[in-house]
Formats: sequence, structure tokens, C-alpha cells
Amino acid sequence: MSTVTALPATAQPTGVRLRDVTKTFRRRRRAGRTALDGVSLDVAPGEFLCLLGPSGCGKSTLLNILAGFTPADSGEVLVGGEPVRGPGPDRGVLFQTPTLFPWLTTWQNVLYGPKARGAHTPEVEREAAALLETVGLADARDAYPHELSGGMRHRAAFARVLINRPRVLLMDEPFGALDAITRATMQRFLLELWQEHRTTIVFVTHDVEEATLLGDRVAVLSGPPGGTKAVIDIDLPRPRSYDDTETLAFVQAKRRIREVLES
Ligand SMILES: Nc1ncnc2c1ncn2[C@@H]1O[C@H](COP(=O)(O)OP(=O)(O)OP(=O)(O)O)[C@@H](O)[C@H]1O
Repeated sequence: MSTVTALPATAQPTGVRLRDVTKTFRRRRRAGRTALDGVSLDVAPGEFLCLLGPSGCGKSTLLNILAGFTPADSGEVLVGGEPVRGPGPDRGVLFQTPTLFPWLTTWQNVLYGPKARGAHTPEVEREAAALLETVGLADARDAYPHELSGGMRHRAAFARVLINRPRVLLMDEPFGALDAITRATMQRFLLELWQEHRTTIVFVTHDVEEATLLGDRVAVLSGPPGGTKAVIDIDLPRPRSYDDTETLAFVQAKRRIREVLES
């Protein structure tokens, strides 16, 4: 992949505010399942926040609420000071399984969002071409998703989200299913992208090392049901790279997070 400076300028990053957010899923003939039981969290504009917590503590639910896919039952959910009322192009969402339309080529997938919004211009096409170059898919622009490797599909999904210039990136274990090498490549790419554009990122992961490498802060959720247990600053210098994972400071930061997670 080439340098990320070819990316289109992202919109001004924006902050996120959650206050006492609750969510219970109703179930037929069974008691409802409470996923979130009063989560409060702030993410500053341009911050990289990682969300960690035990399985079932509501991390994905929280991300879906921020994305506008699932409504909260109560509490305050603000992105850029505005209440979230549904999905919007200001928030780009990336899941573990890349979301691509199988009947569209890489190029058509990337341009899908701007086309759907009536914002498909020659300038956007230039940005799409630069983006594909950046994510190393210039040669795969006419390929269909089934013709791409797992890592390539992830990069295509990334380009598809970034073309919309999101003000917040919401990422739900995006690299969880990748092999170790592709995963490290994607982490490096994400760090370079963030370093360059400082998009606000909320990144769900199970992996303490990944959270330590990527985040400015790590929010540890308790539960289930999920509540805010602790928010830990990662004071490691930037830019960070995979080589840093062997330093004493990194190992100590990782241990601190693990202790909170397991306490
Ligand atoms: N659509 C749904 N209907 C019913 N229950 C749901 C639904 N979505 C999530 N839940 C429940 O809400 C709780 C939180 O789920 P969620 O997927 O948010 O947790 P998570 O922290 O992301 O889990 P994991 O780390 O295992 O991915 C779980 O008990 C889950 O069964």
C-alpha cells in the first residue's frame, strides 16, 4: 500500500458523548436481555478510543447505537453535539466482515455512497482513484468481491467508507478475522491514516495488544450487562509501530489494561 497522503481530506473530526445509555433487547416469551446498563463515555474530536470488555458486555451494541442502527432505550447519544437519530454519512462503519455489494466491482462499490447521495462528480472519481491507489487496489478496480483476498476486501470496504469523508469511524473488530500479517498491515495503514487525518475513531477489539498499539485511551466495559468500568490513557509516544510492542513501556501499558479487564 502506498502513503496515505493521497487520501481525500476528511471532514473536520467530531466528538462523541454518551451519557447513561441503556439498552435492553426484548425477546419473545423470555425476559429481555439487558446489553447496556448505564454507559457514559466521551470521545474527543480526533481521538482514537478503543473499547474493550468481556464477551457479551455490549460493545457491538454500543457501536450500533452510535452508528444509528439500533436506538438506545434511554440516555444521551451525541455525535458532533447532535443526537443520533439514525445512520448518516458523517459516521463510517467497518465490521469484521467487510460490507461490499457482491454484484459490484471494487470501483463501483467505492463510488456507491456518493452515487446514492447524488454526489458523484469527476472530483469524487479522482478521489476514488487516489483512494484505491492508497489502499493498494488500483489494479483490482474492476474485480468483484469474490475475486479479492480477505485483506483486499477489507481494504476495499475501507475505501468505500473513506470516500464519504466520515467525521467519525466506528470499527467493530475490523481485523479480527485476518491472518497475523494482513492484520499488522491493516493496523499500520489505519495508524498512518489516523496520524494524517485525525479522524475520530471508536474501535472495538478483544485484543489487549491491539488496543494498546492503536488507542489514545482504552475504555474498559464491565458486564454483561455493560457499564463503564475504567478509561485508561495510553501514554506511549506516537507514531507507533508494531516494533513498539516489544518495548518495556508497551508491555507495562498492556499489563495495566489486562489487570483492569480481569479485575
Ligand atoms: N438483536 C439482539 N437481540 C437480542 N439480544 C441481543 C441482540 N444483540 C445483542 N444482544 C445481546 O446483547 C448482549 C450484548 O451483545 P453485544 O454483541 O453487544 O456484545 P459484545 O460485547 O459485542 O460481545 P462480543 O465481544 O462477544 O462480540 C448479549 O447478551 C447479546 O446476546
